[in-house]
Amino acid sequence: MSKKIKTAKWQSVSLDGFPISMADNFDGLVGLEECTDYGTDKGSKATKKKRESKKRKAEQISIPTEENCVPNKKVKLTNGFTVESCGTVTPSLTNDALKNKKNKQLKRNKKKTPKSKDANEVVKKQKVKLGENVNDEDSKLTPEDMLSWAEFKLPEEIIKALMELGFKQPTKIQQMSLPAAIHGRRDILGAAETGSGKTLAFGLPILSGIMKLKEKAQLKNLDVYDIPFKKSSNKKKEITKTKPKKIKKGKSKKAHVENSKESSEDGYSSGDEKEEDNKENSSKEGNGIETDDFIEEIEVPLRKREESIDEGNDSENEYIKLSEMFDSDDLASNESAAEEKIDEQDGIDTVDNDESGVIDTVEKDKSGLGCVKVIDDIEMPKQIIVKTGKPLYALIITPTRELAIQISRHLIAVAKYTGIRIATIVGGMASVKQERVLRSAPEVVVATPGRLWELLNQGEPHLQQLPSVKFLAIDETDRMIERGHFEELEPLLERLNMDEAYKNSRQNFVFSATLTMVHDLPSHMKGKKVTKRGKVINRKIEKMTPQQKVNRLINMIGMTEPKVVDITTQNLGTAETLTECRIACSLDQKDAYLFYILRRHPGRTIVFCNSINSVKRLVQILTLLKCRTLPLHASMPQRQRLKNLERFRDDSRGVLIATDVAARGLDIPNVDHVVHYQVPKTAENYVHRSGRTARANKEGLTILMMEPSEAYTYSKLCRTLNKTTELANFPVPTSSITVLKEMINLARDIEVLELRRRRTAQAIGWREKAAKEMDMIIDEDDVPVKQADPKLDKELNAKKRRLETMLAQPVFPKGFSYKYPTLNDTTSLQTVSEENALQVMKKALETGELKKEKRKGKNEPLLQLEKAFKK
Ligand SMILES: Nc1ncnc2c1ncn2[C@@H]1O[C@H](COP(=O)(O)OP(=O)(O)OP(=O)(O)O)[C@@H](O)[C@H]1O
Repeated sequence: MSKKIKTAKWQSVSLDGFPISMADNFDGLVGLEECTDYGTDKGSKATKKKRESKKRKAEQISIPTEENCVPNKKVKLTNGFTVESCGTVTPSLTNDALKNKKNKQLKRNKKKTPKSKDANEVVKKQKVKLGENVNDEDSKLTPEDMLSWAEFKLPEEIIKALMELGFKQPTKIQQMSLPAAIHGRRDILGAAETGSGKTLAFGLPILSGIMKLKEKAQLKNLDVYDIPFKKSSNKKKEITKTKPKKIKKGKSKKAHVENSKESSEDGYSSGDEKEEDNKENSSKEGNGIETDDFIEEIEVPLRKREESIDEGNDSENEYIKLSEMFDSDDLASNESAAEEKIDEQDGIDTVDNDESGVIDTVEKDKSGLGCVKVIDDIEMPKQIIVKTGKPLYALIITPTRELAIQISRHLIAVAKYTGIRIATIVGGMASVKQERVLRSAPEVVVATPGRLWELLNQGEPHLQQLPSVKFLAIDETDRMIERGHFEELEPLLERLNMDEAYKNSRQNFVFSATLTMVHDLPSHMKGKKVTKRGKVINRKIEKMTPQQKVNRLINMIGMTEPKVVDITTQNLGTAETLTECRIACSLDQKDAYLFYILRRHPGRTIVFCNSINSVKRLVQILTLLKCRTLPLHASMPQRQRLKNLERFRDDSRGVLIATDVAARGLDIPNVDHVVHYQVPKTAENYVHRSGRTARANKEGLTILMMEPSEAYTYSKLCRTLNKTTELANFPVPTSSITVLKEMINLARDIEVLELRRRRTAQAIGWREKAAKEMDMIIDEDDVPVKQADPKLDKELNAKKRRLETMLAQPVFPKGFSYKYPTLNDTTSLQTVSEENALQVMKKALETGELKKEKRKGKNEPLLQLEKAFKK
């Protein structure tokens, strides 16, 4: 790894709060960083002096503390790496900078505010929470604990960071995808339940891959742009047919050597890649190639290549436009197109840029900086891949801004000792800052499509290297290719895939919990259709299979024979540790039931709504009812969105009321309950919303609230999720609902009266303002204006007082007992004051087991619901 990169000076950029759980080291700071010095400035004596004094200061600050020490042990892993812990771990400057900033901030805060008990408590609290989440049980892991990671041959810098994070072993999805991604360097299409660690399933191969590429480029003085990285099992098949030609390493940038690695034939995960790996190693030994020398592993079937050039020409005509693919209903043709595309890629030389019209314009000087050579007598392609000499290695695209920031932060924590810089490019924040971050040439960019496209089109230099990225990850891919979102992704994909050679040497990662989820066709698409002219058409459209959906994705993104790792089969994307239930009530009662959950079972809760208006309304009412509510929706300013997420993270009884903008990917620690205030429109949304709780093997509860008009959507949802029985009822005593409903009604009244008062005040204000601006004296009789109504004020105050009194009284007195409405057994009256919602539900499930058994397999209630709805 380049020392230059390690020693580059990075300065953190605060994002004003961020919710996620990773990295206790940052204490709430988000790692948008900018490089302040990467060695290009030779500098005057004065600046050198300045720099030296800064360096001295930094050294003083990085005096070892409890926090940056790891146990004094040295363990040799089976992969040959030594996981070494020294007395002091020297974190990269990236993190030093963050720590310095944090220290400064703390000092400043101390000066500003006198020591208050509360403030101290908040600091303490935050530390505990972040620590808890990162490293719950074994707060300090030792190198011996990390042996489960050995088979992946991750660089020791990464292992060290994982150890500090308390990640003792890979999660299932990581276990199953890392071998193919790291050793096989294959494209990965991964589906696993929510909160199962998918981010690192693509993050680790990307980070370790970048380190390897950098090392190789430095060792052999190669141009990183031209180092082919990806292997493909397709090519391997060709190799067996045509004898490969081995080219001596180190002589040429275009190193062509055989690859004898066997990979899984069907592309589906067997979960065991060890054999694959052993074969790889033994064949390498046989050929006398260094084990770590992956440049030479890239195979190029030379004889086949000549044919493939012609094929390449033909294939241009066959190239299916992304938009066409998306809109096409002809799944069969898409499928064959996928196959054609894969065939088409067979034998294409991923090394030789010249064939594809890309001009190798960068020459490296000794300092490693590139300069551009203009070549006149060459036919220019439409778009030139600009090489700046400081490559952009990886692009990660996510559907939401919060998710992009979270992924960045997750990766920053893992890349702590690697010197790899990660930038976040999202909308809703000053693009000037982001451009400045990009000028420092980060190796990884995590972005939302909109802002990325904007900066790309503005000609931002670092992003012009986009087509040559070695790694592309698209998180929550199924969401990204939905209508309405794909429009943003499509031009980006076209740009990324504009050069066939680069495209083929890029490793792609596509992940989501609902990647392989498929739906029933809507009834209007089934059976016969009568046209306007009375012609009867027999529709032959059939429900898409998971395999067809996967093939579509492969085509869209331009993947080469990806390894498909789908471990969602049993729970269809929801975690095994998730307890699901529902509350069926009338529309009028919904608010009271929600208030019951929040008041009776306080805990960190996310309430999902289907619209921004519902969010706003609930926030107003629940705030009046003294719930600690925080809104989150797309029309809020980005700053506020992040602030609210941070507040929510820090409040163990916080209630986040959100639209589906918070449904995907957000990793907020210890969310106790997820409430679907309205039945989600799609099964995917249900899975992702519910996935905000029960993460990383923790338990969680999801409650779906439904009123009669939602019965049809609910039954459809249950079908898509292959539920054989209805969701069980969450036990709510009807007696308490009566009291709570009274409070809700009071809150609603107050809300209406407040609104009326605000409007009156606004009207008066407007009249006075207009008169002032026009410099006019308005006769009171001329314009009839609503006056402040003393009656209204009186009524409002009375209602407020009444509500205050009601709220002050215990709604559920100690020792409060009730009968679960779902149970017939009158002996089951019990005290539940000490139980949390999850325990209550579990108990109800145990007791209601018999009832459940009766219904099993028949799904009758669902059918009845559906029938009732249709009538
Ligand atoms: N190997 C590991 N050991 C322990 N915890 C881990 C490991 N890998 C990831 N985690 C933790 O698991 C949690 C969930 O990870 P992540 O956000 O990647 O899940 P996900 O599968 O992407 O979820 P979603 O589908 O909701 O986006 C995070 O808090 C992360 O820090």
